[in-house]
Amino acid sequence: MAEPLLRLDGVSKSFGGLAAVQSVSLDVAAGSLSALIGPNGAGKTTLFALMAGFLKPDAGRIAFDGTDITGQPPHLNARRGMTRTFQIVQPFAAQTVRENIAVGAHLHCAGRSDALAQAEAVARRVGLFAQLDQPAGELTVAGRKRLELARTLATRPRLLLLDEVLAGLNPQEVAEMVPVVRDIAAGGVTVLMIEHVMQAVMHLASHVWVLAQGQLIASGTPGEVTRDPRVIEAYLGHGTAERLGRIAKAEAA
Ligand SMILES: Nc1ncnc2c1ncn2[C@@H]1O[C@H](COP(=O)(O)OP(=O)(O)OP(=O)(O)O)[C@@H](O)[C@H]1O
Repeated sequence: MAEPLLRLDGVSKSFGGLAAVQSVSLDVAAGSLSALIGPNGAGKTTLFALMAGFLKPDAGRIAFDGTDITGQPPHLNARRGMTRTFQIVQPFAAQTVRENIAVGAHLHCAGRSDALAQAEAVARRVGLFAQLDQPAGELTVAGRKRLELARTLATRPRLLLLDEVLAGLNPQEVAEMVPVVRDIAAGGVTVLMIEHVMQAVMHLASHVWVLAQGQLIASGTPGEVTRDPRVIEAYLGHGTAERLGRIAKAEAA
């Protein structure tokens, strides 16, 4: 099997007495579009922060494209080709959309004009071309989500970690954003997304990991994990899978 683009091996992180991430091992295949799901507080964002270098693991190793990057800072990981988005989008509100995107492009572009030109190309990919000269502070929530995507895309990632880019969007905005994410992956960027919008996960991801209370409890296709009794229990509480099974049997009888 080909070397994974990202490999986590026994990664753990505690905050005081709280084991937020417990010995997580997973391989993200190059070219894949996969998702990390789990109930609130499961440790998903902490795991992203560990991957991208915003947090250092207490134990375990992280490798990107075969190189050990454990404990490496985010800017070095971004140079290597791994960037993440944030749940709370905080653009430079007074700057234009173009200038905001150019911030990401500066990682590779030496000059300001080059970075601004790159920003234009990226804006086109995420559907923000018409807003390029608008102050970022005037964007709608959906626009801000696109801007967050654009800022990270401008760093020319090989692996993009998307932290709930669909959160806060209405159903139509979600439906408009799904093809944007799919096109990014189709363009050769490996994508790992944290997502609560299960319908989008079902449409987009070919592989899903499920985290609950800091531990990976399931892994497989979206169909496989949503049928997994451990996943149903994690979301809906202890005994739910059995109860649902009994109801289904009674209805079938
Ligand atoms: N910096 C921190 N200090 C202390 N506890 C933290 C810190 N960051 C996260 N936690 C705790 O670690 C646990 C995992 O949090 P995390 O944000 O990673 O979960 P999550 O799966 O991303 O949740 P959500 O879906 O609600 O965003 C939670 O109990 C949270 O309160």
